[in-house]
Amino acid sequence: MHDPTIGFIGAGNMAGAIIDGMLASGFPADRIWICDRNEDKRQAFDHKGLHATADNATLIRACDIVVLAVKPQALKSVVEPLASEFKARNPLVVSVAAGVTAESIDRWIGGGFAIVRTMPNTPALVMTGSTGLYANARVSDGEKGAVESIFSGIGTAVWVDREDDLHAVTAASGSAPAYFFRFMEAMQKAAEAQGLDAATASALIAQTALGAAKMVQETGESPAELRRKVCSPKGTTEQAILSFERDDIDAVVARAMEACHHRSIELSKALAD
Ligand SMILES: NC(=O)C1=CN([C@@H]2O[C@H](COP(=O)(O)OP(=O)(O)OC[C@H]3O[C@@H](n4cnc5c(N)ncnc54)[C@H](OP(=O)(O)O)[C@@H]3O)[C@@H](O)[C@H]2O)C=CC1
Ligand SMILES: O=C(O)[C@@H]1CCC=N1
Repeated sequence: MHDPTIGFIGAGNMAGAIIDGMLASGFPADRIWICDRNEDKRQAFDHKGLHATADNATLIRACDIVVLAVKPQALKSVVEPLASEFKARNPLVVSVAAGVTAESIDRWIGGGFAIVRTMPNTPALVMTGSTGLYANARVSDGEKGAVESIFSGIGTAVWVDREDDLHAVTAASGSAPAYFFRFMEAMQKAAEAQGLDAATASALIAQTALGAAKMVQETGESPAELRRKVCSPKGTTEQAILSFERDDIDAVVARAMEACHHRSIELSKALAD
C-alpha cells in the first residue's frame, strides 16, 4: 500500500494517542481522518489539520485503512449499519478493540475482509507505544507492511501468529501502562507521607521509572540482574525488596494479569454474536 489514507472510527483516548504519535512521527495530517460523535473531539482534531467528520460513511469512502477505535461493547452497533459502505470501499480494516475477534468483525460488516487486529497502548502518544498485531488470512504482505509501519512509527510493533495470543498481549502491554501508573501512585503517596513535597516526589518517581525501563532496554541485563545491583548487602533496598517478597509480589502481579487475561477472553465470548 503506497501512502495510504487512514481513518479512525472513534477518536477517544486510544485513537488520540495513536494519532498524536503518528503526527509526531511525521505522518501527514491530511492523510488522517477521524469520525467521532462528539463535536469537541472533532474540533480538536480539525485544529490539528486532520479531516474530521460526524459521518462514518464519509470516512470509509475516503480511506484505504479504517481503524475501529470505539469501545468493544459499542463496536457491533457502530459497524453493522455500515456494511454496505465497507463492501463498496473494501478497505483494510484495523481494530484496536480489546477482545473482539476478527471473525466477529468480518461477519458484522458482511464478510470477506482483510482484517488486522491490534492491541496497542497509550504510550503511543509519546511514541513509546507497544502494539501486538494479528492479521487474518486475507491480509496481504503489502497491507501488513503498511500497518506495521504505522505502529512501529509510534513504538514497538510485534506480530502474533495466533489470534488468542492477543489476550496475553493485552495483559502484558495493552492494559499494563495502568499497572505502572498505579505503582507510581502508591509510591507518590508513600513519598509524601515520608515528607517530600508532591512535585519533588513526582519528578523523582517518574524519572526513576523511565531510567529503570531504559536500563532494561539498553544494557541487555535482565531486570533481576539490575535489581541485584541496586541491592547492597545489608543496605536499604534489600529491606524494601524483602518487604515486597513477604507480601508475595509475584502472586499479586500474577493474579492481576490473570484477571486481565480472563476479562479479555470473557469479552471475546460475550461480544461474539
Ligand atoms: N484506552 C486504552 O488504553 C486502550 C484501548 N484499547 C481499545 O481502544 C478502543 C477505544 O478505547 P478508548 O479510546 O479508551 O475509548 P474512548 O471512549 O475514549 O473512545 C471511543 C470514542 O468513540 C466515540 N464513539 C462512540 N460511538 C461512536 C460512533 N457511533 N461514531 C463515532 N464515534 C463514536 C466515543 O464517544 P462517546 O464518549 O460519546 O461514547 C469516544 O469518543 C476500545 O475498543 C479499547 O478496547 C486498546 C488498547 C488500549
Ligand atoms: O481496559 C481496557 O479494556 C482497554 C483495553 C486495553 C487497555 N484498555
